[in-house]
Order: sequence, then structure tokens, then C-alpha cells
Amino acid sequence: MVNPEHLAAVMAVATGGAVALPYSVTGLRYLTVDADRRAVMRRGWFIRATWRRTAARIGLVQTDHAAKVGADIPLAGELRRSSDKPRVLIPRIAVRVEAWGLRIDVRTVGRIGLGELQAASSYLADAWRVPQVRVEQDRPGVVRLRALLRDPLTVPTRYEPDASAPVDLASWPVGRDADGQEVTIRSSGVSGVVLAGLAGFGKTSFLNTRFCQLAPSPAVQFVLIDGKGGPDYDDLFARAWLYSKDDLDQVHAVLSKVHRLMLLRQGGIASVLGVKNVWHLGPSEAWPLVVVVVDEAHTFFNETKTDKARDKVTGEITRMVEELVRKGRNVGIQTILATQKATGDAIPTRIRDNCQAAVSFAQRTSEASVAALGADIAEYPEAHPRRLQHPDYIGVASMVVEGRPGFTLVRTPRTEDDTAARLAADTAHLVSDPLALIEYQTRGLHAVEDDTAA
Ligand SMILES: Nc1ncnc2c1ncn2[C@@H]1O[C@H](COP(=O)(O)OP(=O)(O)OP(=O)(O)O)[C@@H](O)[C@H]1O
Repeated sequence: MVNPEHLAAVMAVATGGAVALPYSVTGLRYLTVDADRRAVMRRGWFIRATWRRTAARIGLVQTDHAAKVGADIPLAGELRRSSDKPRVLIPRIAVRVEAWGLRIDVRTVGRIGLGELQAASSYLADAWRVPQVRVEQDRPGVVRLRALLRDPLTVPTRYEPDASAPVDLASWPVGRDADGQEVTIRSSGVSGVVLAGLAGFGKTSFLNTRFCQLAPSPAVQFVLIDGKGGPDYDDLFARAWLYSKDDLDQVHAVLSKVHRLMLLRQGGIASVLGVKNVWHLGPSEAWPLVVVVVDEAHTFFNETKTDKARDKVTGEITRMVEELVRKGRNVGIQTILATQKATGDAIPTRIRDNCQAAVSFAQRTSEASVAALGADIAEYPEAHPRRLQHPDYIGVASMVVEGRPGFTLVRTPRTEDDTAARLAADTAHLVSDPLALIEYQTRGLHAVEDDTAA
């Protein structure tokens, strides 16, 4: 028996691509590309050539009750199947070849839209003989399907720091999406970030990458708190203004300083900078962005209910972190809370709900995913962190990206500990004390006021 996929290929080559071919692809091109690409192209022709049949079998057709039988009403995005029976509308498709598979834009028709295509995705994968079909709304009236022969998110990438490149403090490049597009999330005006995920799925590497992006800038100072208490951060401490491991009193002392910095900055920002929000000017060496990383943050929020002295300290730490997240935005303090704890109380909701950004690597349960990303994630099964438990998805995270609907899966680059350690040593001379700075800046101002008064 003739394999229909190969038949489509032969026809396409013979006719110079005129039959069942996306217009951007020609039969000639088929002869010049490599075997992987040819396989993708053949699958594309097959999908195109069999679409009417596939749509009908899966139920992705709509009987047009609005049209008169036999009437000839031109409607965008619809193919007429017959002119003498009730009109059966089949969504129109456009197929494009990508390195990883096929991109198929489906024009919605009647009640066939995002929900129906999502529900049909596994049937489409079977009909097209591809491991996975992803579905998302591209724009009103168009749903984008990705028939993945190979999931681009499973291809690891590596971060190469470039200490000479200018550092953009307003945005945060996080990685690449399923289309290979660069994804950035906002950093300006962000005072709180939740970073969650199962152990071993890439949180530390993600933080290493962020550290490497920011460390070359003298307009950034770090506060590093490691709730694990292990050696993970030892090498990075060289580039930190303040740091601590899991000793509760030390953590309390560190956060007290940051909290005092926030209060002094709030009192002094208008007179020192002439604006009420540092992001109007952008952070600078004279008013650096202070990035507070609290790894295994849940360690410091847990109450024992039995050890009163410890619970008092924990309570104060929780209050200070909550205030940093709630009020640190305009004065340039950004707190990143990382946790692998998978329950709703890992980070108190009153802190989590004030964080403007949330990133989650793989999670085992819905509860953990909701705890990290909020209840909306339930509506986006495509980007659900539960989907990421396979080892191929180590380093892939789900997050909200401004300007995109729902949640986006992002392949984050891997940054080795050694790379971050080297950069920390190379940039250690950039450490300064923003608390001493603001004390000096505001004391200076009082002195001027006093002089004037005298
Ligand atoms: N972005 C990535 N791309 C590819 N592999 C990665 C990526 N990030 C991490 N890995 C691999 O996964 C391993 C664990 O990563 P990492 O230490 O960042 O995880 P983690 O979530 O911080 O775990 P833990 O909470 O136990 O520290 C790394 O040693 C590396 O081999």
C-alpha cells in the first residue's frame, strides 16, 4: 500500500509544490534540505492534504444553520463543502514548516474555537502521528496549533555571560519560548518575585543566570540569604552587600538592615532623587537596585507553635519580608523568594499576592502550582507545571509574560555554579553599602537645611 505521506511528498516535488503545499515551501526546496526537515515537510503536506477528512472525523466541523441551503454566502475563514446540502463549515488552516514541527493556524468558525481544539488536541496528534499537539489562541479568530515532531522546549541551552554588554535593569530576559522567541519579563517596578518548583528542576540555575546578568552593573547590590545553609552560595557572597545562611538570628539581622534601608529610602527619595519612584530615572550607582534573594524562603516563615522565642523571630522576618514586597517597589528593592515546598503555606499568601511576578518549574500537584502561580493556572493546561515533571523539562518554567495571554512555558538557560562564581569574583569590587549611602545622602541634606536655617 502507498504511504499517503510519501505520496503527498512525491506529488509536491513533481508539481513544484503546487499541490497541498504551504506557499512558502516549494518542491525544489524539499530536495535541498536535510532529512529531518524533509520529514517535517512531508508531515505538513500530509496534514494539509487530509485536513477535511481529519476535521470531519474528529468533529471539528460546523453545520451552518444560518445559511439558506444552496445559498452562496462568502464568509472569511470557512470552506464550503457542498452547495446543495446544508452548509458544512470546516475551519480553514494555514500550515507552516518550522524546525521542530508544523505551525498550523486554524481560522475559527461558529463554535469551533480554542476550547474545541484544545479538547481535540490528542485526537489530532493521533491523526497526524505526532507526539504532541499544542494549542493556543493566537489572535481573535485564529487558534495556533503546534504539531511537534520534536519539542523545542526540551533542547537545553546554556547562558554565556558577557560582562561587557550593557545591563538593562528594567527588563529580565528569562529564556526562549516554544517558538524559539526570546522572552523577557518586567523587572522595573517589581518588588516581589516568587520562584517555585520541585528540587532539581532548575531554580538554582535560574538564580545563577539572573545573578550573572546583574552582577556586572554597579547599579545593583545583592543581599543573598540561603535557607538551605549549604555551600551553594558561598562563592557568590563575594559580590553581595549582605549575606547569610540559615541561621535565623543572622537572617533577622540582615533583613533588619534591608528594612531600614527601605524606610530611609522612602523618607529620602523625593529630596535625593527629585522623584517618588526610582524607576522613573532607573537605578544608578548612587541609588542602586537592591536584589534580595531568599532561597528556600519557606524555612523562615514556618512557625513551630512550640518554640516561642523562635516564632517571635520568624514572625518579625515574615513581617519585614511582607513590607519589603509591599513597599519596596518605588525605592528599588526587589525580593526574590525561592521555594521547593509544595504546599499553599510555603510563602504566606499576603506576601505571595503582592509579588508582581511568579515563575514555576515542575510541580507534582495542582495545589503546588496554584500556590506558586495563582488559581488562574488551572485554566491553562498547556502551560501547567505538572506537565514539566519529565527530566527533559528540567530548566523549563511556566510564567506570566506581559502582553501574552495566560501562561508561557520558557526554556531557561543553564548557568553553571562555576560561571556565577567566577563572575562574582570578577565583580566583587562593585560591592557597596546602599544603607551607608542613603544615610550619607539624607544626612547631607539635613546639613544643608541646617546651614540654610543658620
Ligand atoms: N536551565 C537548565 N537547563 C538544563 N539543565 C538544567 C537547567 N537548570 C538545571 N539543570 C540541571 O539540573 C540540575 C539541578 O538544577 P538546580 O540545582 O538549578 O535545581 P534546583 O531546582 O535549584 O534544585 P535544588 O532545589 O535541589 O537546589 C543541574 O545540576 C543541572 O544539571
